[in-house]
Amino acid sequence: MRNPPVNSLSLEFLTELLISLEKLENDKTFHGIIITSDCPGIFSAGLDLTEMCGRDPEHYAEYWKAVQEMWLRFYLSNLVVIAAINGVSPAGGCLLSLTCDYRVLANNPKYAIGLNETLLGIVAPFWFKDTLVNTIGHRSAERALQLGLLFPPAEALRVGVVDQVVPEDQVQSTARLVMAQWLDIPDHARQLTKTLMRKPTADRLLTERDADIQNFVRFICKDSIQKSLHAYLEKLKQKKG
Ligand SMILES: CCCCCCCC/C=C/CC(=O)SCCNC(=O)CCNC(=O)[C@H](O)C(C)(C)COP(=O)(O)OP(=O)(O)OC[C@H]1O[C@@H](n2cnc3c(N)ncnc32)[C@H](O)[C@@H]1OP(=O)(O)O
Repeated sequence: MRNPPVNSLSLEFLTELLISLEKLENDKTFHGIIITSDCPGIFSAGLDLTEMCGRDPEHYAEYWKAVQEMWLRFYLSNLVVIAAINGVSPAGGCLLSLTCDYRVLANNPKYAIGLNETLLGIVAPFWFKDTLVNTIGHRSAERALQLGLLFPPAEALRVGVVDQVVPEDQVQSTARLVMAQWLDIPDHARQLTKTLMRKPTADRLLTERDADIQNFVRFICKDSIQKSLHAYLEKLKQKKG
């Protein structure tokens, strides 16, 4: 991923990600992809806050549809998808990595990962929640979501948000080793098993997709939510100076 400075998931960047995924899926010489970041120290800062602040309802609906699409397409991809997480990964950045089949995180105490939505005064929707529950179990997900926990590497491994923590200079090579192991499995059997495990979760969003967009638009248009998001963005900007 290369969307400096922080790989935020803007509408444009989400669209590029989806086009890239589609190209790779349509090229039958590819069987797996490794998602990693070109922004030093940042895997992805999550959803782009400027797409959710001070815009009109039509824009929010279009943006949310793209976020849903990103989740559905990566979560259900027939390719083996591995996250080589070489930086901090809050909220939507964590969600993207949770769509992958395996997560390798660099062992750097700054590289926290988690769904921290409540800290911004917003609520992770049910499909973010379902993805986390499927990964770390109900009790750990409940605690992590309510408290907006961002786990440093050792904690992330202990709770199961990531599958492996390795020295920073070994993230890419480890991801490639893991990829080789996954590609050793007969592809049709692995793909069908992935679908078996994930389709019920994806189906829930597919059947409630429009309602989910309407909920998001209603929620994000609230004055109180806009104020929280503006304040959070301001805090990020003031941090610099
Ligand atoms: C009923 C249904 C309800 C549904 C509700 C909605 C649910 C939506 C869920 C949201 C999920 C999300 O993903 S929200 C985004 C969460 N992300 C974060 O909290 C991360 C915020 N960013 C940071 O903490 C830091 O920027 C960083 C640790 C990622 C990097 O720190 P660093 O010091 O290296 O960089 P800066 O902080 O100076 O940032 C540089 C530059 O980027 C801008 N920025 C940062 N993050 C975002 C972002 N997520 N979106 C847009 N822009 C971002 C930051 O403001 C700086 O901008 P300027 O250079 O202009 O100052």
